[in-house]
Amino acid sequence: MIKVGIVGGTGYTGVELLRLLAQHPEVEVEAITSRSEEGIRVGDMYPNLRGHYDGLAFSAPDAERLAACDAVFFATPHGVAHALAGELLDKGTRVIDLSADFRLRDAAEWAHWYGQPHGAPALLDEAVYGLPEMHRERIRKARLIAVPGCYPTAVQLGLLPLLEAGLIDADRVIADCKSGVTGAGRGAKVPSLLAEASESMKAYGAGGHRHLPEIRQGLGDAAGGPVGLTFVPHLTPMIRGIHATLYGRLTTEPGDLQALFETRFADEPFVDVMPAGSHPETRSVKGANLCRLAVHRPGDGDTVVVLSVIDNLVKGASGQAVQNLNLMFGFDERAGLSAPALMP
Ligand SMILES: NC(=O)C1=CN([C@@H]2O[C@H](COP(=O)(O)OP(=O)(O)OC[C@H]3O[C@@H](n4cnc5c(N)ncnc54)[C@H](OP(=O)(O)O)[C@@H]3O)[C@@H](O)[C@H]2O)C=CC1
Ligand SMILES: CC(=O)N[C@@H](CCC(=O)OP(=O)(O)O)C(=O)O
Repeated sequence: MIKVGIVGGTGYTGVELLRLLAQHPEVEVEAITSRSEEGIRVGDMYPNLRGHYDGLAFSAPDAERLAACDAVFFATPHGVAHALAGELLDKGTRVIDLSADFRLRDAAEWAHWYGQPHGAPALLDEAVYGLPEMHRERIRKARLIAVPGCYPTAVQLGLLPLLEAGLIDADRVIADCKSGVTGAGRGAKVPSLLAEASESMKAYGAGGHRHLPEIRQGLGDAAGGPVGLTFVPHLTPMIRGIHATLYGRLTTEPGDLQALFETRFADEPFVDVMPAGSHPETRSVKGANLCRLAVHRPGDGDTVVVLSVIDNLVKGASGQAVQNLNLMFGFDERAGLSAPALMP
């Protein structure tokens, strides 16, 4: 058994960590923080968790208490992990950060996109980007994990086989993405109100979203050089889910694309390549740590279309964070993550 802490336990990704870890055979949640709900018991705030965390109450983010844990998850806004990660690592506690604090390798680029100076540039060299399908061996040895963002997870998994094989024009890749409203966090915001977000759909960040440099960095690693990406996110009237429609222009005769995808992900426990001709739905991954993919080549022309769906809170955040924990501590990679999706 290891002891873990969660900083930011009252947000959507924090409570999703609690839900997943409740079934984890190797993990005990030792500390869960909230500045607004200090002293409140977990089961009193979240009735779905009654009976699972008896005796565990939210406490202030206290470095001493967190440092007594083997690993600490940060499910907090950007900048919070910058302030605490170094101290925890110095005391031997491993850090799994769900925010974007350590995702970009370049501190100046991070400062540009996040509108504040990078708070811990000295840690960037050792941070490992926590996409197991690309960096599994490095994750096993890491002390500090930057869990990928939700859009970046869906987009990178869908494009990896094509870029690794050099089959598409890396200068012109398009990612047209849709997200449910939990992607915006639990804090009250006007665009997330029922009256604003239901029965409507809108694009945002079309001129440049902070996930653009993160996705470009990851796709560049897969392609072995710079990737030109157009990325447009949309807010859709669903609670959970990301749907990414990805377009690439074939530069060579690709052979059997279905076989390419099936082979690339054959050993991946959390990527499901659907049968040829499929159109995966977000509801088929709701609650599951899973990315479902389908690859199409319309009219046998020079465009390849990949459809990629995840649950933003699971494979897009908390599930992927637990998958990283499992790798770092040598547990079964599926521990705590084997439940199927909630919907057909
Ligand atoms: N929602 C999603 O789909 C995804 C989110 N992420 C990332 O994960 C992180 C958490 O997201 P999400 O759960 O949606 O966010 P929420 O806004 O729902 O929750 C944020 C949590 O952080 C705590 N918090 C806020 N400020 C501080 C602070 N200064 N110090 C300590 N704790 C703080 C809050 O609790 P309190 O104020 O009580 O302390 C709350 O528990 C973010 O960085 C987000 O970008 C990544 C992928 C997907
Ligand atoms: C719908 C919505 O607002 N989504 C968020 C991204 C989701 C997310 O949490 O990404 P990070 O982990 O990088 O913060 C957004 O577009 O800012």
